[in-house]
Amino acid sequence: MSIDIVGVTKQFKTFTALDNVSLQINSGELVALLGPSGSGKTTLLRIIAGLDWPDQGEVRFDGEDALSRSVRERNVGFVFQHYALFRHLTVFENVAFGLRVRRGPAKLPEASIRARVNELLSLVQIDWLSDRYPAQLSGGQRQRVALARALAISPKVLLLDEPFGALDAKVRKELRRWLRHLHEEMPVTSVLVTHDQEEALEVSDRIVVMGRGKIEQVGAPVDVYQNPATAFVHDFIGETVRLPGEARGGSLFLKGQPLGLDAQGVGDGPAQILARPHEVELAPPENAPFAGKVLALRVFGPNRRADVEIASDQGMMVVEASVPLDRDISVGARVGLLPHRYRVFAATA
Ligand SMILES: Nc1ncnc2c1ncn2[C@@H]1O[C@H](COP(=O)(O)OP(=O)(O)OP(=O)(O)O)[C@@H](O)[C@H]1O
Repeated sequence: MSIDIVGVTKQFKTFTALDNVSLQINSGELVALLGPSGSGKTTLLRIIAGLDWPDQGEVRFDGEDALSRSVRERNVGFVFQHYALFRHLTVFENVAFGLRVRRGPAKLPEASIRARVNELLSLVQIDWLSDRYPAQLSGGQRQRVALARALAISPKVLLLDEPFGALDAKVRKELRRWLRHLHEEMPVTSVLVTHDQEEALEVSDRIVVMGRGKIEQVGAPVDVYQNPATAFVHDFIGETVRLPGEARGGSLFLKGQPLGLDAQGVGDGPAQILARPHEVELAPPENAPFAGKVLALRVFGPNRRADVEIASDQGMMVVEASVPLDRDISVGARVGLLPHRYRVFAATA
């Protein structure tokens, strides 16, 4: 089932939560809506689900209007951060619930319900817990039950709102790998809301980065990480080092001096030169566009990080650079900074 969102706008009184948002989600795709708190992710998910309606715009499932259909008619499965399971029902009965409440011709015979539930429980790897009650499960196991329950009705669309948000980092990591694997086995069109960029990068086919009710960028995880379309996306999707400069005629300058760095496609004026810490190397000060004093050094995973104070047009600023462990360098040393990869945006972007 493909999902088309066309020009969707949603206001809460005078506040615009979604501002003319358009997005196409392909059938069988797993898309992550990624953005800071309040950027409109959940509002968009609720509109896709049929729990809320836009003031303007269209939502189409397989090309057909979905806004005139109720939640039930849309055939969507949900998993939320705290999607309460039925406490008085076993794991098996929780998963069977959506099938048991069906009436009329859609109702399956008991043997088919049992077969379907058993199949799902083994898919989410909790078949050995089928007789337990929710209170006897860990948080991660509960979310697996919630997912099996959402999948039981064979949804055309699966909507996940921070499904692993309440779990600890290790379980989160394990579950998102497993979600990816599950999606490969059962490719239902899925939309995952998260504010965790690592989760979005690892799990999804495409990432939709949202900021203040608008879509900033849509792309494959590697594209969004390596070629962020805006300074906002650069900042949000990974660690960002900011370097000072001004664009003029496609080149960059600092205090009127050429930096030897390119600013193609960026209008003249104050610029933001953005890089990832690992893209900024230490170099001899006389050969580097930026030079300054090392203020601090600290261990950072398999490397070290140096805080280097450099001059900008607005006074001094501190830049973080990655330093190999075997590099002989000490606090107070004068070093050069050479960004071997960087992206340039107008300062107001
Ligand atoms: N029912 C409502 N009434 C008024 N304002 C609302 C309502 N629902 C959401 N908003 C506002 O709309 C904006 C977008 O909210 P939304 O929940 O979509 O953000 P989000 O990106 O999912 O954030 P989070 O990651 O914190 O869940 C927020 O500023 C929120 O306060």
